[in-house]
Amino acid sequence: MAWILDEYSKFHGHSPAVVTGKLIDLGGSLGREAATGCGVVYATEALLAEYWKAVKGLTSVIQGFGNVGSWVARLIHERGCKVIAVRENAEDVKEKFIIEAANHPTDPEADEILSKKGVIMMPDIYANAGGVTISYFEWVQNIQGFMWDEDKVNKELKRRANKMNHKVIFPGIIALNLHVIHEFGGNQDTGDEQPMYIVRIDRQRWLHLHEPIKINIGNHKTGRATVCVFKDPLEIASDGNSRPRSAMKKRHLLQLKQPATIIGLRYSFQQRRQETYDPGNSVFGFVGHRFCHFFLVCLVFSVLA
Ligand SMILES: NC(=O)C1=CN([C@@H]2O[C@H](COP(=O)(O)OP(=O)(O)OC[C@H]3O[C@@H](n4cnc5c(N)ncnc54)[C@H](O)[C@@H]3O)[C@@H](O)[C@H]2O)C=CC1
Ligand SMILES: O=C(O)CCC(=O)C(=O)O
Repeated sequence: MAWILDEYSKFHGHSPAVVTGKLIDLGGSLGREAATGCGVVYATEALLAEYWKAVKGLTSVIQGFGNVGSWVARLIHERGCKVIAVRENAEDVKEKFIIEAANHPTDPEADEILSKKGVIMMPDIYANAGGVTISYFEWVQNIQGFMWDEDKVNKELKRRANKMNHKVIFPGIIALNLHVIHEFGGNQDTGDEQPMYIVRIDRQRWLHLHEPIKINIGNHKTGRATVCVFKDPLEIASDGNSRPRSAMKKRHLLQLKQPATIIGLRYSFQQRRQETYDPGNSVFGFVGHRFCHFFLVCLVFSVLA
């Protein structure tokens, strides 16, 4: 980072805001070292709270003891969680919750195994956002030409994390454990596809997601767009219908009311489902892939903003 700053500044004059993750002396932010681990803990607490649980009294396994892992270990230990550090593979996992503190730590095969075990996964895009949040703070400080003290950084991080927690859609996170097929057909009825909001499934309902579910989503004006979330990605095909919208009508549609922001869904597509997925007609079409798992990152920034 120092090198990038140096090279850039040679041509444009001293420009600390051009890159983040810098040493403190070069305009880096205080609080960075602990920030990602802190964010992971805030995210974990938020997820557990949805299950009426707290970190205190639980047992945890942390895979990876570098910066993030060691901070998480320290912070959850302080909160009364017993940490047992072992390395596990997906077959061995007995835990109920997995928090993806690293970037994309769960490969598709492991995802499949964990999904079958009913493990609740919290996606990296949300769980480890503390790091990039501090980068945002660093940039803000650089352009203001004003350095925050560590207390201010930590308070801002906590405030932002809490703000995100309240906006997170846990159905989306639950959906990570399912194979997700989606269709955004808002324009069919309304001519209006964006912005999309997914509505929150009530607590009782999403604790029992052993059934395929469909979530009715919509933009805040019309509430007419739709998304299908199916446990089995081939299920739509079994209807003998290439249009998920029609297939949905045959199934129970959850009635959901409260709008929330999508921060990320992991999709698992299979080739034979492609005929039911029309990226051109999707608000998320730009990330339409054939065989891959991925997260939607686009709305995270609206959460952070
Ligand atoms: N440091 C940060 O602010 C952020 C880090 N991340 C991501 O979190 C992850 C960890 O980051 P850091 O803690 O900074 O890295 P680090 O390099 O300090 O620590 C990584 C640790 O994981 C261990 N490790 C690697 N592969 C492993 C495996 N298969 N099983 C168990 N342990 C393994 C390494 O030996 C090392 O101790 C990375 O994926 C990074 O991109 C994401 C957001 C921010
Ligand atoms: O420091 C940042 O801006 C982001 C850090 C991050 O996401 C990472 O290390 O993978």
